[in-house]
Amino acid sequence: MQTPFPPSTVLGYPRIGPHRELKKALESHWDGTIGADELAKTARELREQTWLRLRDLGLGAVPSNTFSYYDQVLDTAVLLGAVPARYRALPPGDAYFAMARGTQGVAPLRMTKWFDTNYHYIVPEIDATSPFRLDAAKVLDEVREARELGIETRPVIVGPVTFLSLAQAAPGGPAGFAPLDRLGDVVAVYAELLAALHAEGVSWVQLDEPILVTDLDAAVLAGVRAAYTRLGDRTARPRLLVAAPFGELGEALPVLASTAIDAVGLDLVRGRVPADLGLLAGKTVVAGVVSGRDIWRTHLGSAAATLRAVRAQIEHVVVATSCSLQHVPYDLALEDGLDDELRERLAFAEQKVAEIVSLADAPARAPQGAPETSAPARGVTERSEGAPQGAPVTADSAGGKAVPTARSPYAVRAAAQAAHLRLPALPVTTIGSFPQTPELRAARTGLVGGSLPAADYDRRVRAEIERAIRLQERLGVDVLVHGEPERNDMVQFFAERLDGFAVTKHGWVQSYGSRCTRPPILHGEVKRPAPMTVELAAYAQSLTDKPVKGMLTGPVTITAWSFVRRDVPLGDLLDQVGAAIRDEVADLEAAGIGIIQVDEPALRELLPLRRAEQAEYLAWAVGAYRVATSGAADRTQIHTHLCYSNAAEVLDAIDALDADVTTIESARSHGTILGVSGLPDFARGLGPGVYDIHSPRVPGVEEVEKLIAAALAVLPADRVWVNPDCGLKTRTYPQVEAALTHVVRAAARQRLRLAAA
Ligand SMILES: CN1c2c(nc(N)[nH]c2=O)NC[C@@H]1CNc1ccc(C(=O)N[C@@H](CCC(=O)N[C@@H](CCC(=O)N[C@@H](CCC(=O)O)C(=O)O)C(=O)O)C(=O)O)cc1
Ligand SMILES: N[C@@H](CCS)C(=O)O
Ligand SMILES: [Zn+2]
Repeated sequence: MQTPFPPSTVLGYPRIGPHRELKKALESHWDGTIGADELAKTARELREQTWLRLRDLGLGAVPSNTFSYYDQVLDTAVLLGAVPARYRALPPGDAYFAMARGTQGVAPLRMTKWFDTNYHYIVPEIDATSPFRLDAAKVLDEVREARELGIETRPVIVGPVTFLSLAQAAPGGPAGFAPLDRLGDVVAVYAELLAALHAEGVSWVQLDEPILVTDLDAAVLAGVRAAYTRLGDRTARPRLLVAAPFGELGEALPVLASTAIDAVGLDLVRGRVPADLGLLAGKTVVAGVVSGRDIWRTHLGSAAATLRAVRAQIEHVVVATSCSLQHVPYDLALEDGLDDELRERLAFAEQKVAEIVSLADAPARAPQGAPETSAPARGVTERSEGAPQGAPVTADSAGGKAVPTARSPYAVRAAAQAAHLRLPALPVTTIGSFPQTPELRAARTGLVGGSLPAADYDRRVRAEIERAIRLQERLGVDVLVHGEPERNDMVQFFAERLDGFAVTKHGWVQSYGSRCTRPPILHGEVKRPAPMTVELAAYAQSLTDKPVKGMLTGPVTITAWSFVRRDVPLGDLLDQVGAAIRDEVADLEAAGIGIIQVDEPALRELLPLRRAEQAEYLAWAVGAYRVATSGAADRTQIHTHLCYSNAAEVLDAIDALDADVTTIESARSHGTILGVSGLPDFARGLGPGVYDIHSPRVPGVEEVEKLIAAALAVLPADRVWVNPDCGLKTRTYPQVEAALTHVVRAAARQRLRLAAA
């Protein structure tokens, strides 16, 4: 008999370790302190802890293959044998990390945002002909490891349609080729994988297909049908759950319903109970009623009502998370500094598992024949009573409603700035942060723990600023930065200084690879009680005659990288944060700072996955940025910066920000931004990155020169800036010094060429 799906599950779980054990082991491995064996031991311990904990919490079905040394999409590329030729000469472990991070000889694959999250995946590169080949070792090993603990698991794998939709065509391939053209070949490997898992005795497999909640054209939907018809029709296979997190399935639901897959995972937090749910009758519905995307406690009554609405049409219903829990921290119990009233409204991963278990138990506990209540089945975002009820937004605090959001015409500003700043052609700048050295992080840990007096910490921060300024002067950078040594994180730093936010001590969430953040919690009305960056910006400017950029994080990014209250429209939250940043811009100007960068790397992040909802969001996002920046005087040069996302898709919105200079990731994305058709019309300064700061690899002068020349080929010379892709905080000083030396030299050579032309 086929194994039925147990009553409760999660679609995935954090893997970095409750105390970032994986991060520490990875970084020790990369710097040569520990070998591959020790790294593997830590990894195994983390997997085992997770499986045992989920079992002990009473979860019905425990997932496996949710662990990754770097990224689940990269793991899927390895699983399918989709390793580009340039990495194949390396030993397997080295090839894996080379694809993720590069080596001195080989550049890494691209990295970009995973749907609308702050998690980043490695972009697979697919060519038109290379054969795929199953390498199921990791998936099978995890099944066996868990089995040794007496736990049967459900392997979780990125599904074929999502995998290929997120991949990019290998450079130099035939025109018009798209990775999805190879769906049939890839599905054949998934079929082999299912056979291998069946032979291993695995009962259920989960294929994650978040791409199904986006707008798909008819050809892709036909591909979905073909893929799952083929996988579903196999006789000797485990039962198949196709999970669709992050939104509503829409037109993909009837397509999945028409195939012989066994279960469908629905995100019932972001989406409503589908009107055509009945089409799934006969299949199991894995009902995602507990949010994997936020830290608010679930309103169990509303979730139970949603479950009842599903059960009214579907016989087999499993209580689950809306998506993997990898987007939330491990355990609220680790936090001892939160206000009690806020804490009561929170649930981290462990608490969410407990919610799921209790919801799954509820029908068993309910008295026989108890009347159903008639609460409507709606998404948590609309009904979450677990979300905080903060103070109402007033017209004043919403700022944007009251303030003008237009500056003078660009030509007027550009003339005023040129006269004031007197910058050379192809000005060289950096994005803001300089290396966060272990000493600096240790000092901050000492400050927070009380072992380092504030005055000593301040002295160290100022010494670090001086070091960064002197280095930039020595290298010949034109627009300097103070290096952000006082910041733990570009969002958390501001959240700690603004009213309306709480921060955690251990609430780490993986952002990419070994890098984590502690997303702040925006739970009340946002206000700026005092200037946040002015003192150190003024100090940095006092050390040099060159201009030092003030450095702020923009309202969209502060909001996107926080867990935000759900009882106030996003547009109002953005405006509140925008108003706080506007006041900071004014204070920086008053302190004599002539260039102010307001970073918006997350501008595109919250872009709704469905096109119909995107315009409203972009209007809010652009509006909030303009609230933040439009108070600046004409001669104040406003910069913005974007990275890690397919920014090209929102070029009009970037233009609408009306920043005087935009620096944008380009080196890591293989110059994609330069090929965007609207780019030559971009009327203001633009700095496409010439140094991929994610890689320990130092680019050579010629390489940087080529990237500058590529920018000059599509943009007028007087608009081009020269800068790295992003901040330098994850690099070391020797890497930064070498790379910036090459960047400055390359810019100088290109300037000579321009002068001679
Ligand atoms: C630019 N990006 C950012 C994103 N999101 C953010 N919220 N912030 C970003 O900068 N998204 C897109 C991109 C890419 N993503 C990231 C995310 C994270 C990092 C990064 O470098 N993170 C650091 C942690 C930063 C931090 O908060 N550090 C604290 C804690 C210091 C610490 O670890 N202390 C140690 C003890 C140290 C000692 O005693 O020796 C400890 O607690 O164990 C701080 O500096 O105070 C990371 O290391 O992951 C980059 C890009
Ligand atoms: N100013 C920030 C931007 C990162 S996106 C930094 O340099 O780290
Ligand atoms: Zn950046």
